[in-house]
Amino acid sequence: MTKEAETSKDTTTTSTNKSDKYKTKTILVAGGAGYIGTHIVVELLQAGFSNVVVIDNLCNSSREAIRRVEKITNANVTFYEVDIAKQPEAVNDICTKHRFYCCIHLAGLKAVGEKCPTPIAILPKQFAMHNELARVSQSEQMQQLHLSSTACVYGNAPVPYTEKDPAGHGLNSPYGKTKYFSEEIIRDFGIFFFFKKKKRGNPFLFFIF
Ligand SMILES: O=c1ccn([C@@H]2O[C@H](COP(=O)(O)OP(=O)(O)O[C@H]3O[C@H](CO)[C@@H](O)[C@H](O)[C@H]3O)[C@@H](O)[C@H]2O)c(=O)[nH]1
Repeated sequence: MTKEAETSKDTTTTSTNKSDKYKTKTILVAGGAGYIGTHIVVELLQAGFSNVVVIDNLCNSSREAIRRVEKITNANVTFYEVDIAKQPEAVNDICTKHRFYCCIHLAGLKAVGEKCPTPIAILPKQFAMHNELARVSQSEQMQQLHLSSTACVYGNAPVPYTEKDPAGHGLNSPYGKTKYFSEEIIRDFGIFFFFKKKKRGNPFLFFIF
C-alpha cells in the first residue's frame, strides 16, 4: 500500500511487520459505496485494515452496497452519507473524529460526457470536492492522498498508454478534462502541502487509473 512497504529491501518478516503497522491506521474512502470504492474497501478489510470509513452521498450507489461489503468481509464499515462538496462542516467533524492517515478519493461523476456537453456544468461540484478533501488532507496525521483518475487524461496519445505519456493533450471529452484539471489541482496541492509534511512524515501522493 505504501511506497515504503513496496520498496523495502528487508526480509519478508520485516516487511510484514512494517505493513502491519499501517493496518491500525484509519483509512477514509470517499465515494466508497461506488463500484471501485466497494472493491477497494473489501480489499482493505481482507488485507487486515480494520479501521475503514466510507463517506458517500449515494448519488450513484446505495447503502445496500456497504451492507454487502460487510457481509462479504464479516467486518464493520463506518459509513457516513455526506455530500463532500456541500457539507464541509460534516466532513470536518468526521475528520476530527477519525484522524485519518490516508484518503482514497473516488467520489466523482463518471461518464460525464453522456449527460453534459461541457465541463463547466460539473466543474464547480468536482472542484469543490477536491478542494474539501485537499483541505482535510492538510491535517497533521494525513500522510497519503490517492485520487482516482482516468485513462482519458492521455487524450490522443497512441495506445497503449504508459504513465510516462504526457497528460492533458488532445483531450476530447468533458470527463477527461475534469479529471485532468483535478489531477493538476491535487498535484499542486500535494507538492505544496506534502512537501511541508515530508519533514515529519512519509507522505505520498498517488493517482489511481
Ligand atoms: O459528488 C459526489 C459524486 C459521487 N459520489 C459517489 O462516488 C461514487 C463513485 O462511484 P461510481 O459512480 O460507482 O464510479 P466508479 O466506477 O467507482 O468510478 C471510479 O472510477 C471513475 C473513473 O476513474 C472515477 O471517475 C470515479 O471517481 C471512481 O469512483 C458513488 O458511490 C457516488 O455516489 C459522491 O459521494 N459524491
